[in-house]
Amino acid sequence: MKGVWTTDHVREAENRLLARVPDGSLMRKAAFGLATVALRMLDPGVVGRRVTLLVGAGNNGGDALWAGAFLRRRGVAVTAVLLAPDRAHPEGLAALRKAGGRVTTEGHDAVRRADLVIDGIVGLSARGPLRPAAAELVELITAPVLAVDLPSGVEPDTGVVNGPAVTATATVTFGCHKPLHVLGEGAKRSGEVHLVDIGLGPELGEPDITVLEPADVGRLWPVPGPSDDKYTQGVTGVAAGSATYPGAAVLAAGAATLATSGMVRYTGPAADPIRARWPEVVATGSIGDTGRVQAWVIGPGMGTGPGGRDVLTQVLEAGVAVCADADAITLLANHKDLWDLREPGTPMVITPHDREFARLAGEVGDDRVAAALRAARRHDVVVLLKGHSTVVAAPDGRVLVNPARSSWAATAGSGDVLSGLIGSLLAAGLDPWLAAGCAAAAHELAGELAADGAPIPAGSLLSEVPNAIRVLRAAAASVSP
Ligand SMILES: NC(=O)C1=CN([C@@H]2O[C@H](COP(=O)(O)OP(=O)(O)OC[C@H]3O[C@@H](n4cnc5c(N)ncnc54)[C@H](O)[C@@H]3O)[C@@H](O)[C@H]2O)[C@@H](O)CC1
Ligand SMILES: Nc1ncnc2c1ncn2[C@@H]1O[C@H](COP(=O)(O)OP(=O)(O)O)[C@@H](O)[C@H]1O
Ligand SMILES: [K+]
Repeated sequence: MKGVWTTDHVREAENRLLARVPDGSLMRKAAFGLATVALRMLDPGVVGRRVTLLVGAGNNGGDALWAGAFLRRRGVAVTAVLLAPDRAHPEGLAALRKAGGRVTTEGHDAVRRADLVIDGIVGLSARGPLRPAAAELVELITAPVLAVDLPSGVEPDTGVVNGPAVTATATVTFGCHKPLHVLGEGAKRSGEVHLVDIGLGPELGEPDITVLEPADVGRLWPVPGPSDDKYTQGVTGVAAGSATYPGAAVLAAGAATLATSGMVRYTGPAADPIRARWPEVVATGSIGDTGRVQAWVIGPGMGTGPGGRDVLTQVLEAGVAVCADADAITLLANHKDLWDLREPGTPMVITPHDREFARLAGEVGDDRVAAALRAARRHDVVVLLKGHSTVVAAPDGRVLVNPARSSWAATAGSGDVLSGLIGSLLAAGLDPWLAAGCAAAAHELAGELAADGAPIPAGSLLSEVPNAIRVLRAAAASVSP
């Protein structure tokens, strides 16, 4: 698992570390790591190559200047462009000058001619988009960009971009990952993120955000043992679909069928198309005729009328784990009394997109992590907030983020697949926060495998679920002793 810490927590940890290490040593460690990645990006041949440093007012610029001094000593032609000449880091500036680096306040030519640009405009103290002078220079960049700590102009704790900002080829970050590296636009703008160890580890407490690695998901994925049968692995119930939207039920039940070896039951008006596509699903027309299940998936394509409300009532009263998606979320938003039917402590995951979230808990806003946590605490459920980066928040404060490599999964019906995956992992007994996180990771990977650079229907994503599970399990096997 990869940990991610907010800027407040990074600063607290840095202050504790700074109190017990020699002055300037952290910055030199950081800058050395930065220069190492820069040299790799310049390869082959570093002597005489042109590196332009964009240097802002704080320590982020200091890192860039010190890295420039290291690069200069390796024969790189380094030019520092000072965006705030009066406030440029004095020791860094002196070190660069001593190593023979050029310093200027007029950066247009240096940016245009660069083989590599190092963005040291702003780091952890960043607020808002790039100021006009920096934005004008950044606009001129054609070379690869290496960002110091983060691409300037991106909000560090949310990954939001509200104006001009750097798009980096790669980012070198120090001590730990920060939220923007895994959230939305920030993740995209960071490029490949390299982590440089500056000794911060012992000072960092529990991470604010967790990212599951493929091997984590592979290790957690349920595998039947010698004594298992179809019931012991957990039976998933799917209550979804309608005469208008039978496809949602077919996709959700299909995902539950492919995700684990446990049995899948279906109830609803789409029993015939379900039987035709998934003969192994036990399909009935009414929830009263459905046998016992360990978890329910409810909502996709179900409708928000009285019929849907009745089924949701019965599902909530059943006292088993629930994944509530789509119309079930709208019903929960419209009829607050439904929440009272749930036995406290019963595992429950809700999977809203932004509009469903807004009905339930107000607008999402810029801070998606805070929004998901707010709703999780208010309703005592695990909230999986959909989007390019999926955020999964638990009422106890745990947050997990699953960044996506592309947006091909943003297609009609792919959310139905996700809810089926979550339901089957809940039925298998996984902790609901991990169930949602593992399902999001498998879903994202299935989308990548299916798309391979072209648009896909949700059915293609669904077909790649077994391959995604194989890849994730192989990742786990490759790191197991
Ligand atoms: N504290 C430490 O021990 C270490 C800090 N390091 C570096 O220090 C950085 C943080 O440095 P600072 O706290 O000095 O601050 P920054 O360098 O992030 O920002 C400096 C100043 O830039 C201005 N600014 C804010 N938003 C801006 C915007 N959008 N456009 C232009 N200017 C803006 C503000 O006046 C801010 O105080 C980290 O990101 C990292 O690069 C590293 O050297 C590792 C060690
Ligand atoms: N920009 C995006 N990049 C990657 N994945 C996305 C993006 N937008 C949505 N998704 C994913 O696609 C799925 C869409 O679900 P949803 O909006 O419920 O659609 P539907 O109801 O049609 O199935 C979710 O799993 C979500 O996380
Ligand atoms: K930066």
